[in-house]
Amino acid sequence: MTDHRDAPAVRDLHAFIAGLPKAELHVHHVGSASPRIVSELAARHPDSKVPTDPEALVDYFTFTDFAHFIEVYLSVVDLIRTPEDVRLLTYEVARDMARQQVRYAELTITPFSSTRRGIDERAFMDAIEDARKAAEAEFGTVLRWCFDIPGEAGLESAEETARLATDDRLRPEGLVSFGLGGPEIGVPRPQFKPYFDRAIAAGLRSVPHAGETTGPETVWDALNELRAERIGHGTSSARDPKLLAHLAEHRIPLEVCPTSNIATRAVRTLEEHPIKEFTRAGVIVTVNSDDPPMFGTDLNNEYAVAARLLGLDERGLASLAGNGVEASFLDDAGKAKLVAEIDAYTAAWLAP
Ligand SMILES: Nc1ncnc2c1ncn2[C@@H]1O[C@H](CCC(=O)c2cccc(C(=O)O)c2)[C@@H](O)[C@H]1O
Ligand SMILES: [Zn+2]
Repeated sequence: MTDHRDAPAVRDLHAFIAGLPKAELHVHHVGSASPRIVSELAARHPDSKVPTDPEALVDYFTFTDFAHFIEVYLSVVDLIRTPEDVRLLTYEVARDMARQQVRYAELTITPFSSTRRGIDERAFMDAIEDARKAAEAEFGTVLRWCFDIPGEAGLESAEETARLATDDRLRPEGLVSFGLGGPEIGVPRPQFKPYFDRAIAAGLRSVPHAGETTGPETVWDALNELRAERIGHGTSSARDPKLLAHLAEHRIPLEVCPTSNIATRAVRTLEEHPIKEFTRAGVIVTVNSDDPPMFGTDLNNEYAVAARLLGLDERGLASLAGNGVEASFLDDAGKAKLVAEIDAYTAAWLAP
């Protein structure tokens, strides 16, 4: 394979991506902690096995399989112990997003993991909301929340997540959606139907992970049982032409995270990633970063990867960014404003 990394046209594309206004729809709260934040938290909590040296973190964040990834992920979750840890993490994640011209992000948060570790639920909600408001005022990045069930933690975690997401006294203003994450093997989606029903009845949108580490039947379950409006990953959909046709016809976007799929070894190589099959089948593809520092990536790099795999130029990249906006849970005025910003940026870039 030819390495195009240093070709001038590719460098230009990187510069274009760096300035392109973007929406991010699939990114985890704890999984977005930068090496600086992870080492700061690890130093605060010296009993943890997470390295404090950012260079050692690169090794620590090299995964043998998906189960190993979740084990490491939970060791970082263990570093978040106080409402101030939650606030700092959230605020710093927004700062990193703003640097990449992310204007709007739906951040997946697992409140169960924090409340079960003893963080007071009211203090937790206040911490994320305080950080959201500060980030919007200071960085101009709009954050919204997706509360997800860590499925492997069982129905107790589903009950707790549904309660935190639907109790009017607790539910944070920024909450827009309800998700389901963690391992899929041995964690069938249909058992979570009652919790998704409650969340949907309370006005939340359904965005479970599905088809990341199991087959297309999991994506069907997410659609039919959990009434998914977008699918987190959905990678294995490529193995089922009927499913691809269904996703395309019903305009159910996939939240594709290419580098994540390689890092967790869900897909062997980028060249084997089915992103191209999705676009060929007419499925709406959005590109996202999942757990960027843990996977040695960021959203800009994911756009560069997508450009390479899909053969996109600047207009193609602008259209990909547009997909992220259209598939988001922003209101119509918010979508129109961000799309106009993407169009204006692209026109100015391409002007002679
Ligand atoms: N690529 C990903 N694909 C899927 N999920 C991903 C991905 N990246 C990050 N996550 C996050 O991992 C969490 C998993 C947490 C989990 O399994 C668990 C099990 C038992 C106990 C506890 C606990 O907290 O005590 C937690 C998910 O909720 C999700 O938000
Ligand atoms: Zn994810």
